[in-house]
Amino acid sequence: MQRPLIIALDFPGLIETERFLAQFNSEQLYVKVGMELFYQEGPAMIHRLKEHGHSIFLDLKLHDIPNTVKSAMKGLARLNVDLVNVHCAGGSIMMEAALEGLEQGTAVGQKRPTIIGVTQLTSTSEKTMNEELLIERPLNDVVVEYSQLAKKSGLDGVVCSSLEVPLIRDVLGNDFVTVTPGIRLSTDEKGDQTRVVTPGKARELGSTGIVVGRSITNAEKPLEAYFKIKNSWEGVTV
Ligand SMILES: O=c1ccn([C@@H]2O[C@H](COP(=O)(O)O)[C@@H](O)[C@H]2O)c(=O)[nH]1
Repeated sequence: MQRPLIIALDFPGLIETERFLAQFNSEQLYVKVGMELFYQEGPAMIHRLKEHGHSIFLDLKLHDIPNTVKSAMKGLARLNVDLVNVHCAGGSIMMEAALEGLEQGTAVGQKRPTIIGVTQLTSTSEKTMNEELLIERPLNDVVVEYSQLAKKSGLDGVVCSSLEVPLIRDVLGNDFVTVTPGIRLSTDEKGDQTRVVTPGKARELGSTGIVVGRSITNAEKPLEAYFKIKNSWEGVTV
């Protein structure tokens, strides 16, 4: 995976999405389609984005019984996206089933999508995790242990905050993929995110890829915001 900046296309539908993408002219992007957009526009949205040559992270965070996740992944594999995910909280049997489904659904000669597991959402604080999810351990330990479980289950990597990347890399090495949302410029509102990092810091900490939504999509000048974040992520000084 080439260290991408992934734009979260958190829009209510096709019209808003295409209006946003039109600003980028023919720039080849790495985009993320999550629940908001996929639940409205479905596979047709994916086909459309692929026609434009964009790479796609289909962020549906599957979390269900192993048999259901396996079948769902088999179907998602047919969409020929680049990256998919599940919740690590589903456990190792569910993660193994997800991988099996993905492998079975991938057509001969086609590359299997990369599959990663969500450790703890970047909106979750240690306090919420301890007091509401009743996971009575330090958040860093939970993220590292879920990452180890994901690796043992055959997954290619995890979703986490950049803050946890050095700990994960220490234990699982640099090839294990870490995709990190919760990215904000120092002047941006955090919103609902709690474990937040700037794009430049995410690079220093060793994230494989960053996911950026509102800092670009809600910016007054989205194209300018995109290139500012991209330069900072890539360590380009302008
Ligand atoms: O732990 C997670 C997992 C996924 N996300 C998704 O990333 C984007 C972030 O959007 P921002 O506007 O940059 O906050 C969003 O689509 C989430 O669903 C995450 O934030 N944290």
